[in-house]
Amino acid sequence: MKPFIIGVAGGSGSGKSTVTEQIIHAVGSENVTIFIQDNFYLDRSNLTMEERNRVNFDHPAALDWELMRKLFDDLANGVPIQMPQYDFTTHTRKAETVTIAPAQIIVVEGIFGLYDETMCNHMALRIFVDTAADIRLMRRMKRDIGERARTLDSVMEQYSKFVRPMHKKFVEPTKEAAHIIIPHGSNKAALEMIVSRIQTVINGHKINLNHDMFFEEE
Ligand SMILES: Nc1ncnc2c1ncn2[C@@H]1O[C@H](COP(=O)(O)OP(=O)(O)O)[C@@H](O)[C@H]1O
Ligand SMILES: Nc1ccn([C@@H]2O[C@H](COP(=O)(O)O)[C@@H](O)[C@H]2O)c(=O)n1
Repeated sequence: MKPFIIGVAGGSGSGKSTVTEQIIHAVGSENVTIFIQDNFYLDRSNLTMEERNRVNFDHPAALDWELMRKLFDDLANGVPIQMPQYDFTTHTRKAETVTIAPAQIIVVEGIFGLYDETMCNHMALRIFVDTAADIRLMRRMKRDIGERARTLDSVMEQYSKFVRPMHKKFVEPTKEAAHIIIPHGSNKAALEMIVSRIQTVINGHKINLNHDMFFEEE
């Protein structure tokens, strides 16, 4: 059976992981596999620490798309994968990988979750988590200083130099590809809708809508 693939995109700190965790909690972890795009940041061990700190991690070119597409394809075709692991404190790929088994539901999560057209075409449900920039920045400061060994100055500099402009250029426009835009981040009503949609499909009660009721997709 083909998996039900969900894309969860949105800016850094918008609440993507939270929405993903809530979906998993609601439908049962045994039914879901998460495909976290953050694992595909390119390894920067060839650079000095000073050089690594100046990399634009918010440009799509910062990710290993070739590997990502290959592993996404495998998982979508029911093949287990070796998921790379990334260290945000050193900007490097870890030596170890984690085995990820396919599941009935696959959630692709990341700022570029809806960026790749081919991957998007496999997604039966595309979600964009839309949270105000000031809230996202506050969350990011807390996380990056607490968990990613960054300083307040470095977070602010990275945000104004890279995160903000790249969000506008590459992340925000992918909202266009979404079926559902969740305003203000995770909320109960949105989640209920998403989960009910998933349950309808995976429990086999797929609703066959009359296509005449809808506008042509562009
Ligand atoms: N709707 C919400 N209300 C309040 N806090 C939230 C909400 N959604 C997420 N958060 C918090 O914001 C922070 C970032 O959320 P997270 O899901 O990790 O974002 P992302 O994966 O998009 O970077 C976390 O500490 C999380 O608990
Ligand atoms: N070495 C790196 C790699 C990425 N980032 C930042 O991570 C953000 C995306 O992850 P979220 O969990 O916040 O969605 C992205 O905005 C990059 O700037 C980094 O700081 N260092």
